[in-house]
Amino acid sequence: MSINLRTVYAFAREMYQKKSNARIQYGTAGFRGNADNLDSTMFRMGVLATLRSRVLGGAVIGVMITASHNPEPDNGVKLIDPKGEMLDPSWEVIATDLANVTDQELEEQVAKIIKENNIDVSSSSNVYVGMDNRYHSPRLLKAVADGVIALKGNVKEFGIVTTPMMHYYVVAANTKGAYGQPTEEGYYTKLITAFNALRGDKLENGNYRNLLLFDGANGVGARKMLQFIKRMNNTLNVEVFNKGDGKINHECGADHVKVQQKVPICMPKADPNTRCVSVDGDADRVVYFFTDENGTFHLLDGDRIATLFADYLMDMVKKCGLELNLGLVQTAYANGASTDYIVNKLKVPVACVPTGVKHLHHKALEFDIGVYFEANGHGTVIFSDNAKNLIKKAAGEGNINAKQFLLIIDVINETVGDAISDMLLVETILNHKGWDVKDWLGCYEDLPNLQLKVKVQDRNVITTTDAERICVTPVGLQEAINGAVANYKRGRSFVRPSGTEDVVRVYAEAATKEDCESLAYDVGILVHKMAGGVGPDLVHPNSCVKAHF
Ligand SMILES: CC(=O)N[C@H]1[C@@H](OP(=O)(O)O)O[C@H](CO)[C@@H](O)[C@@H]1O
Ligand SMILES: [Mg+2]
Repeated sequence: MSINLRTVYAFAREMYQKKSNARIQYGTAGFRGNADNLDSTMFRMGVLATLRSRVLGGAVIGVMITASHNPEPDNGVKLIDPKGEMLDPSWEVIATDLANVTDQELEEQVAKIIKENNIDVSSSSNVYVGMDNRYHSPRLLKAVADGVIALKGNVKEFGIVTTPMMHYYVVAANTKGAYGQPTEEGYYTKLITAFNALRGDKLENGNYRNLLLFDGANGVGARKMLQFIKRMNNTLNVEVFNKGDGKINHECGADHVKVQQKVPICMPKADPNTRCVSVDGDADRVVYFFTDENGTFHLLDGDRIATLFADYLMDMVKKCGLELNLGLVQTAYANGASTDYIVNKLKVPVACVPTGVKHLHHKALEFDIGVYFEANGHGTVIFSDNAKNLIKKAAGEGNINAKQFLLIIDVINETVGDAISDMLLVETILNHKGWDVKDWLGCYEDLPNLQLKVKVQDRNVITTTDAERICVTPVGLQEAINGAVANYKRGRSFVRPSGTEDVVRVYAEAATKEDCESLAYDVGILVHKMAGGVGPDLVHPNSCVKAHF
């Protein structure tokens, strides 16, 4: 097979011309932006995925078209490496360069990648492509597929899928079915079989009630949850809302619930303390919430899920009588109270890494059992081969707890954070413990916290170290933040440039809600002043002039 790179160039010139010359960057979760400008990026990522597969001996590479929790006009694309991991960082650079060259430079740039990576263009290449349910996703999927075809790769389209389903398909295919069948039914069967076996016929237990209200964010998670329900034989009683009639993520979904700390729209007024769950637009994040008898809203976020999992899995390890080390990985956004609880109460080692699942996943690989979660609800559990082998051996020797442990491993999507799989494990644990939401919330008390976004001229003037907890530049900003933090009891604050939006994020927590708000604004004002804020000056909310963010 020979490849004429002119085909690539001709395709791009005819159908996928660049519409914007603004520089784009492969960020925390690939490329994101307004869907109108993304056709050329999609085509180029099809080309890149084909080359990546060739570099890796024809292993399946995944391409997911989604903008996750972003608003409806946005879309995005990310590549999935053969083990289900995010694209290798060295290829993120290649992706950024490829996405930014002009149409005229494209052919030469592709030739350069082939040469520098010593790619045999006649070898086989396999790319899986899937998309979320945004109206522009089918158009963009076609662009990716054309990119693959331009380089004579094999492309398999999976239509509308959640991001974690896509990661599952890639791993299932690359392990030749050992991880599961790389089909939609294979995915449902693996998770549901394990969940039903773990639940048995005890659908209610202690304070646990078999009723869950599910906010699907008008995204693909809602559709897939309905498919789960059809196949589950009523083992979990789930009512789905925000099924897709409204705008994706608009006043609903996991990001809205976490950041606004509010009930999503279109959810019925439930009985007090009813368990509710919210996923994001591509169903890789999940948070729980409820409203108590006084009408107060309570959030159970990624930190809560992580601690629930870690506690339960530690117990399982002990019950099985196995020697396995378990660790928990968080980011700086984790609530300080959750970290205290993990270290002092659960006595589990905890690591802090920069934002972005690739960092968490990578660190979690260092443990036999690695639990990782971002506070926003993106996370999962991964098991080393050693852990799996020991658990399998114990199960083979008749250890009942180890048999149960194997089912737990099967209910978990180890390839990436999976809202529905995480939810099934939360439901399993709450059922086994006989807990309602209040029992769960009672484990520790969150410190009040707040996130603000500050617009600056160039967010990259902010650089950080120590897992983003310390700001290195602009010089003097960290000292100023330290000064602000020192004024508040249990105060903690840090700033970093977002990888998905053109803003600087400010995080603050403190002993009281008022202190936390004051601290966030104090730091926001410092960023605005010292890092080139745009728009009107920030003013503290307690002042008579309103703040602008
Ligand atoms: C504070 C926050 O929630 N940041 C999110 C957000 O990244 P930023 O780089 O902060 O924009 O989107 C990422 C992708 O979904 C997710 O991994 C991350 O946790
Ligand atoms: Mg997402």
